[in-house]
Amino acid sequence: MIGQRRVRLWTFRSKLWPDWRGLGRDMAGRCVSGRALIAALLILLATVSGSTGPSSREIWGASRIPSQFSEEERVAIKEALKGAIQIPTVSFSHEESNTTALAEFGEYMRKVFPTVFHSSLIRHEVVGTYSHLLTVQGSDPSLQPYMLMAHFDVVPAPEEGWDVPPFSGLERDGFIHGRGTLDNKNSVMAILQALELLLIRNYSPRRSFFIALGHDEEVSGIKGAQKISALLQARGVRLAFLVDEGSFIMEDFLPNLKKPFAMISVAEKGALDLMLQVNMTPGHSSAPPKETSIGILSAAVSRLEQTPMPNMFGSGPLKQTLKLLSREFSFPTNILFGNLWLFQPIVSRLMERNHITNALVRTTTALTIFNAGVKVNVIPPLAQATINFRIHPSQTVREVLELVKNIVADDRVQLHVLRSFEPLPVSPSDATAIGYQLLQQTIQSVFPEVNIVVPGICIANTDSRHYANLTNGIYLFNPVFLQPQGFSSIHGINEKISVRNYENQVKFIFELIQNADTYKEPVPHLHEL
Ligand SMILES: CCCCCCCC/C=C\CCCCCCCC(=O)N[C@@H](CCCCN)C(=O)O
Ligand SMILES: [Zn+2]
Ligand SMILES: [Zn+2]
Repeated sequence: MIGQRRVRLWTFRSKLWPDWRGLGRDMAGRCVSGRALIAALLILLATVSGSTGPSSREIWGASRIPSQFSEEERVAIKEALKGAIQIPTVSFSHEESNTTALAEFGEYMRKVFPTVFHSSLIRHEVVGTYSHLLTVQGSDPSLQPYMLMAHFDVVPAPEEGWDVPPFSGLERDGFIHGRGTLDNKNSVMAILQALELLLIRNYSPRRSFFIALGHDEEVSGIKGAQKISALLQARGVRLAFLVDEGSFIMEDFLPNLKKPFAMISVAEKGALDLMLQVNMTPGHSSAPPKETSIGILSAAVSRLEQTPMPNMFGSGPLKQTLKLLSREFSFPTNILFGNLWLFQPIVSRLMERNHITNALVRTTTALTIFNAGVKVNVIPPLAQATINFRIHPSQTVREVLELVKNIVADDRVQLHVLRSFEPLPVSPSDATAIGYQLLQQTIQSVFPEVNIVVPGICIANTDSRHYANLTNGIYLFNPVFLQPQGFSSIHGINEKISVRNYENQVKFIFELIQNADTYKEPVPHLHEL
């Protein structure tokens, strides 16, 4: 019966507005004609007068669908993730990826989420050959759309060191194991799974939203996310906010803080891949010169490693993070974090002590590739090293390059920029920031054991930077509990997610989508009017 009413509603709508992007405001958030208002009133009248028209829930999405899943659904939820892990969608390099697996993943999504891919509310497009864009049409065009993002390519996973084969998707001791269980097939599958479960329950959203699933995030997102972003920009889309991977519900990351806290990253570090090169005249190793290309380059990279970039603790969102966290600590940390005006020098030093918190306070320097030498008795002509810098939100690529030149201080060492991008601007996290507020509310309702939600910095990079032209509300958050060991497993070995964590991720998105429909803008105070 509800299904029949839905068909009638959509027939009615499409007759009134052949352009399905609708009334009042289109997907680009622009206002259109007043006929929309009249039409909406007509629908409302038909409903109130008890005609056979659509129910009020279908129009306004007013009543909530509880996020409770049957035993059968819970089994299907975890089995779907296991199947996704078994497809080895590896991005090896900018040039090489497992394209067979990428295509297979697209087929797999269609198979396990039939309701999503057959819904008349959803338009599905394949972009850049393997990435996917889903446009979910809401009933209220006055609400600006938002976007949920994730990626399904993974970094390589050689089998050595893993407790179970990385592409087995095996369940053991309550965990699903394998490459991509945290980064980031969990999000791809959870988003589609939540939507599938909502649609099965006859859900029809008020607020339109996009789902962007990238296939090359691990090698920069240029073929996937960047193309989706260009497509949406050409369509004039503006997003209220977007949510991507990049942060978690943190457990045991800070000494003396046992309780978990949710960190929504509102800033993302930039990056600079820099190649250092030294050329020298080759010759016989029996009569070596005083310095070789290897020696000169080694000294330069060693200087860079031994000279950390400046500590930027005072600027960026970290002060606010610690201030908000201060009440979760006992004496004396609560006093230190709560009074940064006085204790900033001490706290900034404390942050440097651990390699993860150190990454929050400065641009980091990681020596990742070193190549030199051709034969044991030949003085090497060429030595090359590649360094990966992650740029603090308060610095620029140019500033980092200048610092590098000064530290290297040797004209024989050439610097070649391979790739670079600036840090993302900081997204708002105040009471009027819809994306932040929605995430915070949803965290509080789905995870009552999490006392505190804080804005933070993402130390890695995500596809979200490609969408900075569409929104100033970029929020990085995975609704999953993470410990330092779990952090090391991302791009490392034994990546895994607990079944409970994954179920909660589905539940979170199920709730978030509904919350986005009912979100009320805060009423400004009188003095602000
Ligand atoms: C006071 C708060 C302390 C909390 C410490 C936070 C620790 C950080 C925890 C989690 C961060 C995980 C980030 C996961 C996202 C990984 C995304 C990724 O791998 N991106 C790649 C993209 C490569 C693009 C090509 N250049 C990357 O960054 O390398
Ligand atoms: Zn990722
Ligand atoms: Zn990754």
